[in-house]
Amino acid sequence: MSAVEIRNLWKEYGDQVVLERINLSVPSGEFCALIGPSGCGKTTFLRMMLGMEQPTRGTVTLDGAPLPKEPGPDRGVVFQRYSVFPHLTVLENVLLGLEFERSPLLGKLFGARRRASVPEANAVIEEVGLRDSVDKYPGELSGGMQQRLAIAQTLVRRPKVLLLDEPFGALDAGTKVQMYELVRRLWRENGMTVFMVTHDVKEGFALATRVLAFDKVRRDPQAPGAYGANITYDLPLNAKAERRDLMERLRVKSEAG
Ligand SMILES: Nc1ncnc2c1ncn2[C@@H]1O[C@H](COP(=O)(O)OP(=O)(O)OP(=O)(O)O)[C@@H](O)[C@H]1O
Repeated sequence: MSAVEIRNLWKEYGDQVVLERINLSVPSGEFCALIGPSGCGKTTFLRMMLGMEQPTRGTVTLDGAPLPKEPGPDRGVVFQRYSVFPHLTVLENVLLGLEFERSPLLGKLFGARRRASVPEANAVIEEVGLRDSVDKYPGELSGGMQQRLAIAQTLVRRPKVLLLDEPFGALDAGTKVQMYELVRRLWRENGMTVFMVTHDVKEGFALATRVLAFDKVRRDPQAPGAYGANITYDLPLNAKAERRDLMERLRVKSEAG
């Protein structure tokens, strides 16, 4: 379960209203793409979901409980820029995701607890297709592989809600397509609720089950910060996604048979 309910959410920085009157119900397992013009508050929205920013007004609940006021293992994030540690191997980077969860004070696991975590980390490394690179350092990986590693680092904590901020923005077209398949598969297999910010509208429509367009409905040319953005379009794509999943299953079946 990972249903998100947002009621009358506002975010202001001083005199600048960034987001206003956001109301949204997202059932568990939905894949939402967040689109909208630059500076309209998409990343701010994501940061509030993560707990890095607090709303000025309004409430957010996750499975009926108020969203914790700080980041936690129930919510994972992947940013556009690689967030992996260059001095750690693939395995060590993924283990670090678990170490911060299980030993928040030290950020390190020792002895039996560390050994017990290694198979878990290796399983996620396998899931993202980096098994052959487990002992490599990020500098020895391609951009797409580094982004796979960032996803593994987040995924190892098995978040209920996955927050993606332009996760494919720095990748070339061919790598992007591979990453689309990976993220769709991980989303389906792990049953996460996903919020993905993207500048690429086509990408949003290709991946998501629902597209949320953010924009300002009110503007005052004399006071650009007087009004914030709202969700101006909320487009469910479930029927399309179900059709595509069915086609995928049929394709796999026909290839197998
Ligand atoms: N910590 C902050 N303090 C003050 N203003 C901020 C802060 N963070 C964001 N803003 C402002 O909030 C507005 C929305 O920024 P945000 O990064 O959320 O937009 P965005 O839609 O994600 O933009 P882009 O698509 O260009 O990444 C911007 O005007 C930005 O300057």
